[in-house]
Formats: sequence, structure tokens, C-alpha cells
Amino acid sequence: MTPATPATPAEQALDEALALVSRTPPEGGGSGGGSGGGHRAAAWPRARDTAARAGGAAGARARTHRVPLADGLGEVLAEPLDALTDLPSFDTSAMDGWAVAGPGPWNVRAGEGVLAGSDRPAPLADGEAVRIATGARIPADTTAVVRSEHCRESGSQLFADRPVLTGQDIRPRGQECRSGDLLLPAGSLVTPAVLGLAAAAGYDELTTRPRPRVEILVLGDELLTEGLPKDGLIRDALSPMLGPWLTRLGAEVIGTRRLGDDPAGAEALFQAVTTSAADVVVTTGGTASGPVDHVHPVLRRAGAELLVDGVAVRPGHPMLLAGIGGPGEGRHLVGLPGNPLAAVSGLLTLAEPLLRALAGRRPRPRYTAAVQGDVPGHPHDTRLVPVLLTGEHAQPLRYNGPAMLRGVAAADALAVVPPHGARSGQELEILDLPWASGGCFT
Ligand SMILES: Nc1nc2c(c(=O)[nH]1)N[C@H]1C(S)=C(S)[C@@H](COP(=O)(O)OP(=O)(O)OC[C@H]3O[C@@H](n4cnc5c(N)ncnc54)[C@H](O)[C@@H]3O)O[C@H]1N2
Ligand code: MOO
Repeated sequence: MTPATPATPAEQALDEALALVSRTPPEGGGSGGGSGGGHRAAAWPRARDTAARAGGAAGARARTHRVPLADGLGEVLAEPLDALTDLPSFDTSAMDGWAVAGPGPWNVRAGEGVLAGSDRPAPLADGEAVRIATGARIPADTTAVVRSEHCRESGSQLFADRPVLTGQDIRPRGQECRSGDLLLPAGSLVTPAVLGLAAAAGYDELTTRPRPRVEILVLGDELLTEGLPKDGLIRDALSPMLGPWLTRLGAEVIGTRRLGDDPAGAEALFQAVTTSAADVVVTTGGTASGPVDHVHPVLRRAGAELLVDGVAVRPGHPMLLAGIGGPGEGRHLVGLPGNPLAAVSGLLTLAEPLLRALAGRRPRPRYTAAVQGDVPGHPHDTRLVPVLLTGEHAQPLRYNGPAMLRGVAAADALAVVPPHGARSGQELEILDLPWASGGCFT
């Protein structure tokens, strides 16, 4: 297991080099001042709200589609789920035993009895009993079901060994719902349980909001797609990570392309910004103001509207969100910084709220956990720190520098550390990673 917060002088030096060590900021020091790079950084909570609002506005015009039941998993219902049948659709035995009519003892009807799936069994005469299976249709005029362990057969007669109440162990037709009852409102997430309920209620197809389509553009000349880093080149760590991560966030990833830092790459980026079929273009790298950082110039040239241009969060402060395409198109670009953990920070800060709202999903439920050990803070900016969730605590992990994935790969969640840091035991907002608690069916 990866140990907690920096312990050795070398680790502390690393954090200091990253300007992450807690200092007392000047009185009134807000969240916008520390992010450099010429950006007007938005406070972290505000950036998330802006992304959610942008997605909500565009999502309000979203398409709907009819899909076979299984294909609706992870999408959101565009119409209420009304029962197409009573459930149960007939009076049903809740137990294996005997259907009886009137008070006992009863005369046993000869034959194999009534099994699940049998159509209309013959009605019972008063004083008659017939063997019945769980889930089988109750014969007309049955007054109760007696469990097999609560009675005994003697000759052709059946005797109960305890009092029998009228209606016992019978699930009456419509007990769960009547045909036409609202089972779930529009806007509900289609989970495996919803698929089961929809099938039980008679559905073969669902009307849902399609997943938002995402195109991923990975910028950078220094990236290798295989083998070991060499000659100043490094492995592209973002392509393997972003597609599946965005899928877990509810997106349909329609493609991942690598673009060079040359004019051809900038032109391809411009074409994607202006004509991509995706609802959201996600770029990585090129967000800073280096000589080959194309994202800002391309967005300017395309007349995009910068909704978020830098966020007061570490890592990831150069992240951005822009409205792209023509008026009313409702398309967006999320610019993730190239440093891999900074890109993760951008995913959780901008891409997730945007995609959830575009898909019609509710914002993620908020919760906190007590942090184990003091956590250094940035003087002005929020920090997102990979943590392990133990029974009671969030345990910060090492290797949480902007260029590192080692911490987050071992983590369950990111903890939101306010400016100035947190004391041991302090409650911090926790952002679960999509696979935490095994909850990643989308
Ligand atoms: N003068 C300044 N320079 C930088 C600032 C600043 O404020 N002023 N911010 C730094 C921060 S913080 C970050 S984060 C990066 C953001 O840079 P970009 O988004 O422009 O990304 P690149 O320069 O293209 O790459 C940064 C870094 O990440 C590596 N990288 C990029 N793509 C990948 C990938 N697919 N897989 C693995 N690693 C990747 C790249 O090689 C660089 O090392 O800017 C700082 N600079
Ligand atoms: O904060 Mo950067 O965004 O160092 O990775």
C-alpha cells in the first residue's frame, strides 16, 4: 500500500518545489490570485458550477432515442417509466406448499399440482388443497397458501400444524404496481436494477437521452504510443486513460486522435473545433502559453467563448472550458493540461459536471470524510489529492505531483483540500473515482 503524506526530506523538497507547502496567505487572499500564466482563474467550486450550467443549458435541447433494453444502461430515461402491466400480473404463490380453500383439513387434489408458468389452474372446491410452487398462479377460490413445512399429508388429506390466516403467502395481483402506475420519473439513471424493473414491467425498449459524444484530441510531438521512453520522447499516458474514464463518466467516445505541435496539428485542431460531430471535444496538452501551445490561439481564431480560462486548483490550473461551434449548437471544448494528474484534475473539475448535465444526470452526491494526517495546502488554490478510503478516514497518498499517476492509480478518490491545507481529522469533500466501491457499470 502506498504510504501517506510526505515523510522524508526528499519528499518534502519535492512538494516545496511544486509550491504546494502551506503558508499563511495575506489577509483576504482569495482563490483567484495564485494561478499565474496570465489566466483569470476561477475558484474551483465556481468552475464546477460553470461546467454544470453549461451542460444543463446544452442538455436541455438534447436528442432522445429508443434503444433495446440492454443498450439503455448508463443513460437517463427521457420519458417516465410507467408500468405496462400489473405486478404481479396474477395472484401468485409466495411459497412452495399447498393452495387451500376454506378451513382444513383438506382433500388433496391428485396430480403434480400447479407449477410456475402453468396457465389457469382449475378452481379449488371448498375444502380442497392442491400442491403449488413459488411463483405459480393461484387457482380461483384459493383462500390461503400453506407452506410445505407447516403441514403434513395423511392418506388423501392435508392437515395444517398451525393456524392458517386468510390470504397468507399469496401475492395479490397488482401488489407492487397497477398498469399505468409511475415506476420511475423521467431523468432517472438506467442502472442494472432499472433494467430489471423495466423488463418485469413489460418493456423491450427504453426511450433515453443518448450519451454525450466525445472526441479526444491528444496534443504533443513528444509522445510515443509504444515501448520505452527514449531520446526525450515519453509514453502517451493520456490516450489509454481518457477514453475509458470518459466512458465511465457517461460519454460515448467517438474517437481519439493524436495531433502534432506543428501547423498541421493546429489546423486539425481548428477543424475539430469548428466541425467535430462530438458534443464535447476534449483536448490534452497545449493549454499553457508555450510556443507550441495551440489551444488558446485556435479557440480565438474559431471565435469560441471561453467560459472557464484557468482554475484556482492544483494540479491542473491551466484547464479551460469553451463554448464552440455556431450559435445554438451547444458544443463544448474541455482543454485538459498535459501533465497527467493535472488532466485528471480537469476531468473531475470540468468534464464530469459538464457531461453529467449534458446526459441529464444529477450532480454527484456530495460527501465528506475526515482526513488522516495534516495535508499541506496551496497558499491560494484548492488542491485535489489522491486518497485511499479506509473505513473511517481518507488517507492521502504520496506521488501526487502534477506529472505523476502513481498516487491516483492506487487511490479510491481525490480529497478536496482548501487553500492553506487541512488539519488531521478535518472533514474534506471527497470525489470518488468512477471505479471506487465497484460502482462503475456505465
Ligand atoms: N510559463 C508557464 N509554464 C507553465 C505553466 C505556467 O503557469 N506558466 N503551467 C504549468 C502547468 S501547471 C502545467 S499543467 C503545464 C500545462 O501544459 P500544457 O497543457 O500546455 O501541456 P504540455 O506543455 O503539452 O505538456 C505538459 C507536460 O505534460 C506532458 N504531457 C503532455 N501530454 C501528455 C500525454 N499524453 N501523456 C503523458 N504526458 C504528457 C508533457 O510532456 C509535459 O511534460 O504547463 C506548465 N507550464
Ligand atoms: O498544476 Mo499543473 O496543472 O502543474 O499540473
